[in-house]
Amino acid sequence: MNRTLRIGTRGSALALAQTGHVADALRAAGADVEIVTISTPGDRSSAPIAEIGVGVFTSALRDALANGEIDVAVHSYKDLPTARDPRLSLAAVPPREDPRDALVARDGLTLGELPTGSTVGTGSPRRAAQLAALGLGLDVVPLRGNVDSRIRKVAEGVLDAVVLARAGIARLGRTAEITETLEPIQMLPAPAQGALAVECRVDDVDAEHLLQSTLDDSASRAAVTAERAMLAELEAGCSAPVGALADVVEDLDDQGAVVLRLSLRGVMATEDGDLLRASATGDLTAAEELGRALAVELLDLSGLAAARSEGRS
Ligand SMILES: NCc1[nH]cc(CCC(=O)O)c1CC(=O)O
Repeated sequence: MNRTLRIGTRGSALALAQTGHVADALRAAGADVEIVTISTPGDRSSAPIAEIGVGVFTSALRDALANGEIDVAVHSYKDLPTARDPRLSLAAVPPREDPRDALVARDGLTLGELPTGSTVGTGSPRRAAQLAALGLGLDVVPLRGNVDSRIRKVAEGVLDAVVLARAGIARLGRTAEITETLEPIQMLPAPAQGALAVECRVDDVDAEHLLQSTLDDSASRAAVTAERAMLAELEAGCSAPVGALADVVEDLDDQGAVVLRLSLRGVMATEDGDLLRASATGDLTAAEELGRALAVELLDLSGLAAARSEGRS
């Protein structure tokens, strides 16, 4: 392709790092690329995400792409609304980073070592619900801002700990500051956490082909497809108290041959703050169906939970 691809990104350190990786991979494949920074309302406001709405980080980038100001948009996948944008095509899901959440705590402490009453900062209802459910007596306090400013709250002694996506910390080269990587059994990540979404215009077939062939990882795409289908079926946004994680696992078919399957775990907090959990395994080629089926199971459980809590009151 003998044109320069303009790659749009938010201006945060994290977004620039993510886009830099994508640009490097495209250059290595011989493409001519240029990075264009786009400011979004999400970067200019410090209000809780629940107030400013899903898509605050991504819609300005999507508009710039649809308008032809840029040719490629790189997003943190988990920040995208679940509804697809008919103007755009999801050309690539690059190999996913470690999807887990991470704790950055004072004095090298792990979650279990934090004394009762310790303050843990997070602006995510999903993380807050799962932290509360551990029953450790932690004091979960609202927190927003970029990765650097959130970690600084611990360094400055304002908070005892913060919980962040490990991928974000890793992309900024700061994994040495992580005091514990949280196991999915206690903290399921946001659907698509650690994955990038690389979009182009739906009619830009040259860009789509280049991005797909250079960057796309089919296992990462299958996993996030299942997680996001679960989220969409629950009609929950990126800040909803919903966690999901799909892994590609080896299984045996009827003949005893090894086949790859998708194993999906999900968690959802009820209004009472109880956690509902479910898991299921399905075909790699039926990721959406797997995600939707698990959502239906969680919704059934939430109906049961609601009936039980009415019975109590
Ligand atoms: N909500 C903001 C956001 N969007 C993507 C990441 C981290 C990188 C990723 O998950 O891909 C973060 C920071 C965080 O949740 O700690």
